[in-house]
Amino acid sequence: MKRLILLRHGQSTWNLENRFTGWHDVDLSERGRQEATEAGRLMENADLAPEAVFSSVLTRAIRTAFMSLDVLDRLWIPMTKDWRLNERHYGALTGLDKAETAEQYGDEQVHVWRRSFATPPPPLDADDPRHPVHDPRYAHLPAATLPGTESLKDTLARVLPFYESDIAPALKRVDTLLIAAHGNSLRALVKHLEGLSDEAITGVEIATGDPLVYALDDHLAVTSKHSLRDGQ
Ligand SMILES: O=C(O)[C@@H](CO)OP(=O)(O)O
Repeated sequence: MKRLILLRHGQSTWNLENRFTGWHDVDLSERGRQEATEAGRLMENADLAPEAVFSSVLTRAIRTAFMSLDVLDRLWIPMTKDWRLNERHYGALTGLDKAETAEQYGDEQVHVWRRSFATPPPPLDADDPRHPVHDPRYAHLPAATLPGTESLKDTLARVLPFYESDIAPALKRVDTLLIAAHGNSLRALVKHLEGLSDEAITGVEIATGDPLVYALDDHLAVTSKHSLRDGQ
């Protein structure tokens, strides 16, 4: 049996400030650091020892991976950082206060931007300094690949090929694999792993710092799932 652990980063400073974050690179808050360490303890108590780790290229996910693996004394395992595990890009909403945006555009519109499957937020222009074409960490990628906004559907369209090309082959080689990523990139993966409909995934939320453990058979089909924090 294989184990795939999905870990959303601990609380970030912009989670704390209730701002749309997406690809903006904020770090963990103090509580987020505690959650990352606690995630390591939960894995240790469950006798889970990841043999490889994948993360996005965003600091909050990388630090969560390191802080949880540090508890397990497994900072040495192979790590792959890839932009395709990044949070969904929040477009022109990036940096805005979520409550103020709801006051301005209405709860319903903001809910559609946050949780609909296929409707992206308004896009950023390529000359906006928040657009990823200006960020050196993506300099090796063609500009056309870099999004100015993303829906969950768009996020799934880059997470899934990466899962198939890199994560699934790694899972064939090791028994326990950790992915440290983000609320919406992990929701995309959950949709795929659990075969959820476009409608069903809109109701799924993933908590910060709570390791979700999927048991998979040798064909990488899911046989069970539970959260290490609440056991469900
Ligand atoms: O701001 C974000 O990038 C995400 C995750 O924190 O927010 P939401 O849950 O609203 O999609």
